[in-house]
Amino acid sequence: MHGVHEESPLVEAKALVKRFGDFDAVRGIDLEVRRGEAFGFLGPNGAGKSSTMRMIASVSPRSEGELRVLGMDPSVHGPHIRARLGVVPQQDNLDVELTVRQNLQVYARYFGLSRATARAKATELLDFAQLSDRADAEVEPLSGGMKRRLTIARSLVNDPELLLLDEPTTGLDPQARHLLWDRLFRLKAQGVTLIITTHYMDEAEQLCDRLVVMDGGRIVAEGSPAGLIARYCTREVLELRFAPGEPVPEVADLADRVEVLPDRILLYTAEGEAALEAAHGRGVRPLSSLVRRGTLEDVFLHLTGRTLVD
Ligand SMILES: Nc1ncnc2c1ncn2[C@@H]1O[C@H](COP(=O)(O)OP(=O)(O)OP(=O)(O)O)[C@@H](O)[C@H]1O
Repeated sequence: MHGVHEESPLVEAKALVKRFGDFDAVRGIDLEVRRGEAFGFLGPNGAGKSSTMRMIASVSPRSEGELRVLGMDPSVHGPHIRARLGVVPQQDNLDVELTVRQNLQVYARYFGLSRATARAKATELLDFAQLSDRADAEVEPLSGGMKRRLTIARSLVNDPELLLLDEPTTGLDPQARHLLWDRLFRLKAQGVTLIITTHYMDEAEQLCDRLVVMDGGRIVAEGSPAGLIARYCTREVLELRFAPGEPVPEVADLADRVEVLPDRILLYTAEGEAALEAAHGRGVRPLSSLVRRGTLEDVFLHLTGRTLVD
């Protein structure tokens, strides 16, 4: 029968390809998502994250390779899989004709819940989304963060064991993002497996137990946020900012590795302060300087030579 063992991965892909015409958006990726984890796809626009998510969501057929979701083949058991998933698309697609509560209730009815059960479910999800006091409000005037929380609440009407979130916090202000992350932590604590695409390295670091870094349709690295940073980055990073167009000073010998960006130089070193003193000692005068720890942004830069967000 279709179904999953406790230990078998919730999602398993081998040499998975998505092709549009003669363009390969996803170029043969392997991955496993385990039950209960928060798994991330980190990469810039066009990396192939959404294309992969849509195949996992069983709404877009794979072009080549193997894919199993909840132990089933989406090309055979698409409806079964979709019934057990929650999907939060990149763009909110709430019904603006309906109130907040109705958006949940009507959706619950689509999933076959009785009128009374749908009403109880909506009440529970309003509480989860911290929108109980807005239950009878129109959707349109809600803030971006509230709309996102409502979209997430709506994706939960069928009690999915796997929730797919495509760039859940793009466009939200920091406070709204933190509120939303908090809701996602709560879902994870309840045992829901999360798959998240993002081009925000801090989101990936905060939320994901494991992630793959994607670029140009390929997976270029895989691991935990801390593991990836330890593998591809030094303990500290010294950032020296310069006016664009200013000649690059000679600092390459002061660090293990140096990246030159249009407005700054990044020195990868175990001892940022020492490198800064040495730079000052030889007359380097940046507009400003900063010693910080390594991040997934540094990992991405190291792997691809580019920044995640331009
Ligand atoms: N339906 C389609 N037809 C043709 N090309 C497509 C289609 N969907 C996506 N692509 C292309 O495939 C590549 C990967 O797109 P995808 O949306 O998967 O990337 P992404 O990493 O999710 O980025 P984004 O954050 O922009 O969604 C892009 O170059 C995109 O233009």
